[in-house]
Amino acid sequence: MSRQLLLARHGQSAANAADVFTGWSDPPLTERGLVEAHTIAATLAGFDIMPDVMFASALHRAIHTATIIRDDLCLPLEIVSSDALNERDYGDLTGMNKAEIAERYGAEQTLAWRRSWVSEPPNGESLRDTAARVLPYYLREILPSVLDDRTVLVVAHGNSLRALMMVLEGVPPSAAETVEIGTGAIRSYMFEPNSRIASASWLAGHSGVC
Ligand SMILES: O=C(O)[C@@H](CO)OP(=O)(O)O
Repeated sequence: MSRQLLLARHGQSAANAADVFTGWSDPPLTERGLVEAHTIAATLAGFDIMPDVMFASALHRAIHTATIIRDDLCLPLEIVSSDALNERDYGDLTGMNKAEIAERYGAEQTLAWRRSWVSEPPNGESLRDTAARVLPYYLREILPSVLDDRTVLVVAHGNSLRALMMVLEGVPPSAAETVEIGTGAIRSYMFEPNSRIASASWLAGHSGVC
């Protein structure tokens, strides 16, 4: 019996390393990102956790991270990929350097675009918009697997996972900026049969860069 949900953020991407807004752009993992992906697998193995089901976004950095984990753990499963789990769409900010955007538009506006619940980057998604596409997918595809006594691993992105964590943990919109998940971090939830969360913990640190 398991009913465990694991949320892991992909390893560092080339855009993370260059400090640019990544969003729906599709950069590869860096060397460090590859190491972080292997480390996620090693951490899960250290806890004796073998996922039965794996989900990833449709973006390369998440699929590559998930594939490394699956292969390192020799898991005989297909990774289910969906763009519902993609990173928040950063719209016109995509590909722009974060420090330069902060200089041009001010630190406060930039922080609002990056960390508030409702602020929409120009032609992009707010965190609330991101939650509105992640949550239906979670309820329809992911939660039923967890409640079927599985260990389910979801490999996705800083903001698609933050949106999900906020809802799972009942974090109010006013506290959106307190929820962070660094590259290579793993958040674990144990569920009761009635879908209540019995416990939440970090299996690997949540304070990575970007
Ligand atoms: O650029 C992005 O897409 C995200 C994640 O890397 O960045 P931020 O932490 O600013 O939301």
